[in-house]
Amino acid sequence: MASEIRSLAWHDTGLRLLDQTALPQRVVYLDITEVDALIDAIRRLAVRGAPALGAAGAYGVAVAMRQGGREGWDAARLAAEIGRIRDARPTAVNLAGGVDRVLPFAAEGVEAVLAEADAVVREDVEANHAIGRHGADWILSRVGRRPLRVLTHCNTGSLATAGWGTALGIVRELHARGVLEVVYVDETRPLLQGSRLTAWELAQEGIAHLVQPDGAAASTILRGLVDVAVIGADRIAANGDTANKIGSVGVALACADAGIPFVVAAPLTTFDDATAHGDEITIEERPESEVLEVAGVRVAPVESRAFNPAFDVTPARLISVIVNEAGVREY
Ligand SMILES: CSC[C@H]1O[C@H](OP(=O)(O)O)[C@H](O)[C@@H]1O
Repeated sequence: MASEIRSLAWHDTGLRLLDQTALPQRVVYLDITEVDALIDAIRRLAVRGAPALGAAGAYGVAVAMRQGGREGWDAARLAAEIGRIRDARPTAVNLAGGVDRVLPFAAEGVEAVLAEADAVVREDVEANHAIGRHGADWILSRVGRRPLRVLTHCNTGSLATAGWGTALGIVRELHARGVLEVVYVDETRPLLQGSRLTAWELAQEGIAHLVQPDGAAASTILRGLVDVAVIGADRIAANGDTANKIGSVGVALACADAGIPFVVAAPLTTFDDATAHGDEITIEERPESEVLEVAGVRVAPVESRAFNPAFDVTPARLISVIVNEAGVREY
């Protein structure tokens, strides 16, 4: 079952990652024993999703400590290498949070860091199941139609977390309760986390879904084909403004115009109260080639350049509710 799939796990030799760039065609694992390889995997989105990045950051400290022990790094070099992991992608607060969570245990040795990283994983899975329950309860109390038609954006399932998922965890909970009719899965260009990863997770579990172009999301909503949209988050500012995969704010605008709920699902590790509001959030800009090429084949003219922001920020005024493991916060 995809709900049990693990995006990452520690093995004696190092951190084993399910390479998400190969899915859904191939199930390939990467055994990470060096900092450069982990940073490359993070930047290529071989491991991705805010909570999964938090776990990767936590285990990444152990990877750096093991490599530093093999190569004789001094304390300054080790700190610098850990800092490179922490900074590998800027928008998801979880990556830095995962590193910061285990750092205090480094003085006790790698085993202590690994034990804390294991706790990060356990807590994330527990949080996601709670998010699923709270989110399903809230949706069922606010939306009358049965069964429900849900729209998702990007991938927020087992692959984006330590297991079960956030927004997709709510979808799984609705499915388990027998109240889910269909999931409209935004393909989520340019890296297709929806059509490649969310569709793969849903197909594994026989959950009915329709992959749609991102450009169809607004009209699908405005035509009354969707009852609720549920998305994940990469960083939630103190005022509720939410950074998430590019295209999220368009879904929110359509939901507002259609009068249907726009639900954000995220664990408390994605909340960043040190950031007052959304315009302070750094938006990762990714390589132009991701937009100008499809499957490595150039589709745009050679003269063309591209703008490739990986995230956008949905203002709190467009969010109906943010669901975390402690409950819900309505806006
Ligand atoms: C459960 S959080 C997943 C979150 O992360 C994704 O970004 P990326 O695929 O670039 O790591 C996207 O924003 C999802 O909503």
